[in-house]
Amino acid sequence: MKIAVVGTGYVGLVTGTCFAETGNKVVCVDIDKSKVEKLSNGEITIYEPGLEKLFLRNLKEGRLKFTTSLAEGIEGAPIIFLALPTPPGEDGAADLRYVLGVADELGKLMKDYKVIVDKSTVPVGTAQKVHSAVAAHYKGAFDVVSNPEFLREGVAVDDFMKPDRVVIGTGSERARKLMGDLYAPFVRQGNPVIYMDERSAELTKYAANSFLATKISFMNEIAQLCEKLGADVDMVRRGIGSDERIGKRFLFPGIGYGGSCFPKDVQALIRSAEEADYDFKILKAVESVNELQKKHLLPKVKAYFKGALKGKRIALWGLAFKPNTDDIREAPALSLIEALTAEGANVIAFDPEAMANVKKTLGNQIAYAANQYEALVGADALIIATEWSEFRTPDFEMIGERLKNKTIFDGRNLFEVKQMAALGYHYESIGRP
Ligand SMILES: NC(=O)c1ccc[n+]([C@@H]2O[C@H](COP(=O)([O-])OP(=O)(O)OC[C@H]3O[C@@H](n4cnc5c(N)ncnc54)[C@H](O)[C@@H]3O)[C@@H](O)[C@H]2O)c1
Ligand SMILES: O=c1ccn([C@@H]2O[C@H](COP(=O)(O)OP(=O)(O)O[C@H]3O[C@H](CO)[C@@H](O)[C@H](O)[C@H]3O)[C@@H](O)[C@H]2O)c(=O)[nH]1
Repeated sequence: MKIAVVGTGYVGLVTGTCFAETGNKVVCVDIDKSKVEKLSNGEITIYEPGLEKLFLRNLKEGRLKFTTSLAEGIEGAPIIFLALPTPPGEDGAADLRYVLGVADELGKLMKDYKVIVDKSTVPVGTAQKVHSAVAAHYKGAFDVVSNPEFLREGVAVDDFMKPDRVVIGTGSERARKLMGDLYAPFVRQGNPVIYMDERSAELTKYAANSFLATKISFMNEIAQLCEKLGADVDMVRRGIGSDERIGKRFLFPGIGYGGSCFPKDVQALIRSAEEADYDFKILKAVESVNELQKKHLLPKVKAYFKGALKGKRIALWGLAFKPNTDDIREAPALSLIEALTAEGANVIAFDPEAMANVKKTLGNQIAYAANQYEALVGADALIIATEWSEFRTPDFEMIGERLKNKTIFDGRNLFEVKQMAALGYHYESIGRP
């Protein structure tokens, strides 16, 4: 089957590549000319483990194409995925201008039946808005389906290929059949396709992200309490996570959640609730706990240096909002950098993949090291902001030789407290004695 994917960012590229991998002919459309040129020439535009190999194979074998022309992309494609940005508008609500703008264009271009699929994260009622935008120009039959995406950056290919579930929101039998056929290769492992109405599918996506963000903020508050009461959050985490009703995952405290999804989606659901005259109290707390958590290491660092950070050289390991990605959207490391530089500290950072993206936004406000150990030379302390696997088992002797003081502030609880004490480090982490 030929399918079109409109928007070739993170989700669009993974979606297009994975559908090509299962034998479909995929045309990806993007308004960004340079991105389309790069991708057409075999240059991948995001860092995502495992994606490049699939991308290059499908490009070479002619199942994956890129264009700036929406008309060319949708020609002969019965299914059109919209993987467009839905950033927060000024009031925090999802900005639908990209989705509805393309819907308007589609209405003008369509000549036959198509299924238009919202893969972007969009508020309840968007499928209906997309339908109206298309129907304003196109009078033939078509369907709009809500098919939210649950992939995580860093493991996106696996998440797409072996999804826990696929949610398809539609009231149309014709669309349901087409979507079911398209997803059949991905759900053979027994993971379900859950069919529902469009509005429930749209809300499912926000509910999933908001629930996960709630878990994280809850654990971050437990970690705060651990610090005050002399308990160890690692023990508490293991103690509660073994209860299947709670589950082991997403209970890791740290320096707050970041990324392109949780912050914006929590905010958008609060806003949607307000529009429906409902005050979503829990989510407001989740958001404010996260804001505080992003700055949680700063008072520890300041207290250690007796309030005087001016002129201190601080090494920072990790800039991406999580490991295995070069994405720095809403990365907690950026909040830390802002706070540290505002106090007059000099930051020298290293990240295995995200430095180029940070250079584009922060330029020479901070310094960049060629590797994790170079960042430490002459530094007064090391701060760890992202749990890249190469940071988990470092050479502590090399760290000790390079740092001016054997001092580590760990925002991701990578090391054992006792081991660090035995190695002679001043070591502070999150929620542990
Ligand atoms: N990033 C994730 O991990 C993830 C996971 C699940 C869902 N989502 C949701 O998916 C959507 C897309 O997210 P993303 O991270 O891929 O966004 P992105 O910003 O990485 O990519 C969006 C792409 O759309 C293109 N675009 C903008 N206007 C266009 C137009 N008129 N025509 C064609 N292309 C256009 C942009 O040039 C860009 O390449 C969002 O709603 C997001 O919330 C993201
Ligand atoms: O126990 C945990 C787990 C995660 N995080 C943080 O939470 C953020 C988000 O992590 P993760 O969910 O792994 O990354 P994303 O790629 O943003 O994926 C989320 O957002 C996507 C976009 O909507 C969804 O598709 C995914 O299902 C959802 O997990 C990161 O800053 C993590 O450091 C924690 O602090 N503690």
